[in-house]
Amino acid sequence: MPSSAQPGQAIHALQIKEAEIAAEQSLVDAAHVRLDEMREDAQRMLQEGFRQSQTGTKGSLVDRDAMVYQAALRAQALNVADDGLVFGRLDLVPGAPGTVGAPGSTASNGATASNGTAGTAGASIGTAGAAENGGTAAGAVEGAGADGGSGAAGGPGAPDTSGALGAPGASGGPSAPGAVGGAGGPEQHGPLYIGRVGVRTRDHESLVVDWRAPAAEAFYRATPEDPRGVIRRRVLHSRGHKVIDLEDDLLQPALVDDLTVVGDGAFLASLARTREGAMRDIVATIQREQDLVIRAPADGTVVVRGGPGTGKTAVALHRVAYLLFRHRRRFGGRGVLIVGPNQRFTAYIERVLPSLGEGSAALRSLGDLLPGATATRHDSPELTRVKGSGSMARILRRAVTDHPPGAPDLLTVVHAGVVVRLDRSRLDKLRRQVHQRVQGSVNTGRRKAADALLDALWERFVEIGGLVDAPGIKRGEFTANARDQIGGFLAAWWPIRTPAEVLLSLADPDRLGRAAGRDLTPAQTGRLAGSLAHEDGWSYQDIALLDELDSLLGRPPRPTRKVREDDPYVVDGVNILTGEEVADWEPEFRELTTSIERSERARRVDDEAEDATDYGHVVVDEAQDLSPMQWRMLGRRGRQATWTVVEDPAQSAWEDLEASRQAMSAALGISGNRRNRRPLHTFELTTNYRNSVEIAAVASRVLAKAVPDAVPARAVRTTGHDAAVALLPDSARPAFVHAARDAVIDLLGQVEGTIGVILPLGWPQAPWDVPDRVQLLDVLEAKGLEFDAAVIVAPEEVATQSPMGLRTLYVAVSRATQRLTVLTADPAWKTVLSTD
Ligand SMILES: Nc1ncnc2c1ncn2[C@@H]1O[C@H](COP(=O)(O)OP(=O)(O)OP(=O)(O)O)[C@@H](O)[C@H]1O
Repeated sequence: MPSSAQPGQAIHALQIKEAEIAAEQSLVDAAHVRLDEMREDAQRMLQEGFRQSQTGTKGSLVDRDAMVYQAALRAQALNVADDGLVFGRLDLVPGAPGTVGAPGSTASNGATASNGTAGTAGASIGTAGAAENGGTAAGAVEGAGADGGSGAAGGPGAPDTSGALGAPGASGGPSAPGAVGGAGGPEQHGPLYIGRVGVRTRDHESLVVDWRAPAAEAFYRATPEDPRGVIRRRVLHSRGHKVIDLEDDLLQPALVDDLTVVGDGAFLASLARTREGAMRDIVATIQREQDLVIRAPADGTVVVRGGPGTGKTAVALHRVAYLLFRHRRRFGGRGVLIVGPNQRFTAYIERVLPSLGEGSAALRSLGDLLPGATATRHDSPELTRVKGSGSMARILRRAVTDHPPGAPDLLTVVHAGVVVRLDRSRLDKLRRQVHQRVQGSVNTGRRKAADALLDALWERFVEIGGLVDAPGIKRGEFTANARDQIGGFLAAWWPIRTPAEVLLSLADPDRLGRAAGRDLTPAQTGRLAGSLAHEDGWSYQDIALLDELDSLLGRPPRPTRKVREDDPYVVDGVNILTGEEVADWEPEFRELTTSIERSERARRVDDEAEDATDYGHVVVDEAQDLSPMQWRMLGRRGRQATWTVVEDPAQSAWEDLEASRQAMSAALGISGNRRNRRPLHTFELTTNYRNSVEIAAVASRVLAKAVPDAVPARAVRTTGHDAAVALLPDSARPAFVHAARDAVIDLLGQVEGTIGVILPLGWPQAPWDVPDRVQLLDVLEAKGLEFDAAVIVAPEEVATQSPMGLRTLYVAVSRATQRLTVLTADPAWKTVLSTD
């Protein structure tokens, strides 16, 4: 029978727990010692690779490349957070397929494990990595095998598993290609430890299994109904290297034998922890429904829905770590892009992946996806609707083909005394023809524009009788002479355009009206033109418009040639025919010796090109808010990508969900004909891990008003503190600000972590004299964030600021983990929000 703590035996229970913790500590210590050694090995190997690459011969470049590449991967993967390196333990049924548990595998066996007798199962985790096998880098990274595959846990040379990370240069190692925990794998004796990274002894015996390896799946998936050979699941809670608490879960009580069972709700306690302003990984406590998403197939699109606090963001980030682990070559090579709603949000989540040893994913907000332009503000709801609408794509397409501002209306050349003119109507016709020919890449079309002008000039020359007036003229002579005369004209008539300049040119209502056609009402045209005339930094929706223009304009050709001194078309360092900047450019001849150098170089080139970003996987968080234009922007970054899309329609700030949905389907390649359609896997998360039951009750009341048929997620943690809803006698802003200050002062004494003061849109966020842990933000900036305590200011105003105001308010009231204060001057809202 399990020796669990009984009432009245508190001291005994404490002693048992302490003994268990001490036993687990031995294993954890051993794992840390090994991890340090492995880090040193990886660093040594990296240095060795670089050293050789400077001295070796050409012939061995490939080997060195593989070595450096491997070592770099190892070093990165080993760079996991030290906190909770080992966080789980599974005691398995003896004789379960692939997992033969050691008899009597108590925690004290965990201690013996540290003496090198830990289960051998992990010996096959990761198996002998490519470096150990002398394999190629490619083999090293892709061998992880398909999801649920029967290949090795971590596969031959999965990058971060104990095998790949083991002693460098060791030959062979236990080959054990079978899966740990999978049918037909090697026998597992003793407990299986789960950690952030696979760790093996120098003798290749497993100490710790990487959480992403198939063998670790049971840790997250086993339930009493489907125990998967697990008798006891144990979660180790650590601070730094020190185990501070344990929590056990008995999955097969009948088989417990002499296993000790301890637990005091440490999971729930971990949910109640103080929020420090940055999101943390949840690797130790991923729940079954979340794990299903994390390990979902890597093909097509995964859509994750769920209410606030159900872990959608956390799950999406852990999925990235999983995909990079299992499919390193596929996703590591082409890159993973994670897109969040705003910069506050990306700052909030930026530590999660590095803490899991994954630093390679690109993290961007919707406001900084386009290099060179950063959003600093949100538009009003009406403007957001206009700018975000899919019809803006048509409008912008027309805008780039319009007569550019300041373009001349008349071209005149003189040849052999004959004056040849092209007037505005001829020039406009020519422009249309050239645009049709260049099909979108406006900035590279200048040469075609020059050719078209020269053709038209010759035609006109002939038309006006030039051949009669100047007999014997050959076309070649005419063209050469005309070309010399059109340079200046061409630069002004077909200028190299930038997205910003085109967008701002639409501040001219006539120009915008021409581009808009019937796509905008006169009122919308006026409002949009007016807003562009008074741009005060770019808005979030502007970035999508600039990106659309960027793709319509194409990039101006980059300098590829040295200046020819006698080149008549080069004026002030610019070739006036091609728009090319010509500098005294020297190609780099130095040989790039390693793949690292080459990829570095490639990255630099990419940075310069700024548009060579077609990612292998794209994660979109808070996707319910994306406008059709924003979806188009994202679609361009993942034309061949697989996707993870995270959303809660009930939190949407974007009104036309149907249009947004269609734009999403087009971007993700899940619309269109059946043959091209990519698979779609949809998941629903149902448990709210953020809000206390008391706060969730308030959120549910708002949800019932915002989306009457929606079902709220289930909150699991009570605090005993109901939300405070204060009715202010005065609805003027200063009264709210005053009350908010008072509320903050109270809350500073009640919670240790962060406090968010969430204001309606457009309220000034004058700096307050408060500690750093208090943040002032508007309702849109609050998306995706969480605080220990939140103060919601003027819900009545948030609710009416836009047609989606109630949903935005739902976002605001679902941010807090422990305390919620709402300040309203509207008695009706006091009634709606009060739960007592
Ligand atoms: N399995 C888990 N174990 C521990 N903490 C968890 C777990 N799942 C989620 N959390 C925590 O719950 C909080 C909410 O998670 P997250 O922000 O990912 O939710 P969300 O669904 O994206 O919310 P929103 O829709 O409001 O943006 C975070 O602090 C996260 O760390």
